[in-house]
Amino acid sequence: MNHLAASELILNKDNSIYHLNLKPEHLAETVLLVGDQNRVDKITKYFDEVEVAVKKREFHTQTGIYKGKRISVVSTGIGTDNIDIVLNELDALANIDFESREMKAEQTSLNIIRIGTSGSIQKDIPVDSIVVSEMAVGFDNLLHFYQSDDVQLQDFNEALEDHLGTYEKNSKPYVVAANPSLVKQFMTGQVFAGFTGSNAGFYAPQGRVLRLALRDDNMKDKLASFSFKGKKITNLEMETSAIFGLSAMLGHKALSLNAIIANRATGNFTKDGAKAVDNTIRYALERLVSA
Ligand SMILES: O=P(O)(O)O[C@H]1O[C@H](CO)[C@@H](O)[C@H]1O
Ligand SMILES: O=c1cc[nH]c(=O)[nH]1
Repeated sequence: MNHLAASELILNKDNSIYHLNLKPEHLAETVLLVGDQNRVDKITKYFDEVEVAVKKREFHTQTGIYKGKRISVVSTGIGTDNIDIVLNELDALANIDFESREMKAEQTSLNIIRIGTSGSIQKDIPVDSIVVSEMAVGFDNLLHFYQSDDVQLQDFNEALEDHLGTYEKNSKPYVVAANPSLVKQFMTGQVFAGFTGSNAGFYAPQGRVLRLALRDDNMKDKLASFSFKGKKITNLEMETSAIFGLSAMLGHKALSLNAIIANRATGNFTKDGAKAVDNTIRYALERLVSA
């Protein structure tokens, strides 16, 4: 078996994992990921008890019990670069023996569910609605550093590239799917089914212009008009593609729910972002214990 060197599996002095600062016993098998560290409390205020609360940088974790189910809530900060850290460290906590520094003989499959915020690019997905992502497309390059071809939906990749005509210096978009059993558990008539674009930034990468011009003025419209096998890209944010891709490669089940706070097609922004996020949190918790 592969013994991981001190420079690769990095543990702190107390044997916790480098960035998340967690020990294996701190982690539940169901993990809710949020971008904003202040959102962790907004979820665990609904818990019956909180047994662990650990913070390092933007990575804040609380583990507790909600209606009998043990759940960890972990903040990721913004972007798929952070998701690379969080997903690898969550997997290490579950599947690597920190004493021997080797993979455990038996692997644990985590349920990893993002509760985020996002901007819709379709007129008919209004602000304050909830999108449950069945699929995601990454414009962020992360998955291309891994042997990830098997988890990418190559027909979607090609159709999207033909449609967008990706600039040659940008990375190629990669399309990945959520876990189908989690999709089934969380999809109801109260939410929109989504195909979520994860971008490498909030401004130009999502087609926003303040003072700087875009390389491609039509990018947002081209994203909105893409249609393949009955699927349209619904919303843009900055993490879901990497969560789906890395989870699929590592054998974890992943899903992403986003509160729609902006509608980029109509120019609207929510009047009460806190309420939109709280509705999404309460919906996610209710579905989590419904199975
Ligand atoms: O609200 P969170 O979960 O951070 O999600 C969205 O908000 C951030 C940008 O404002 C990005 O992280 C984007 O994905
Ligand atoms: O438009 C939006 C809104 C929230 N988060 C994003 O990344 N984009």
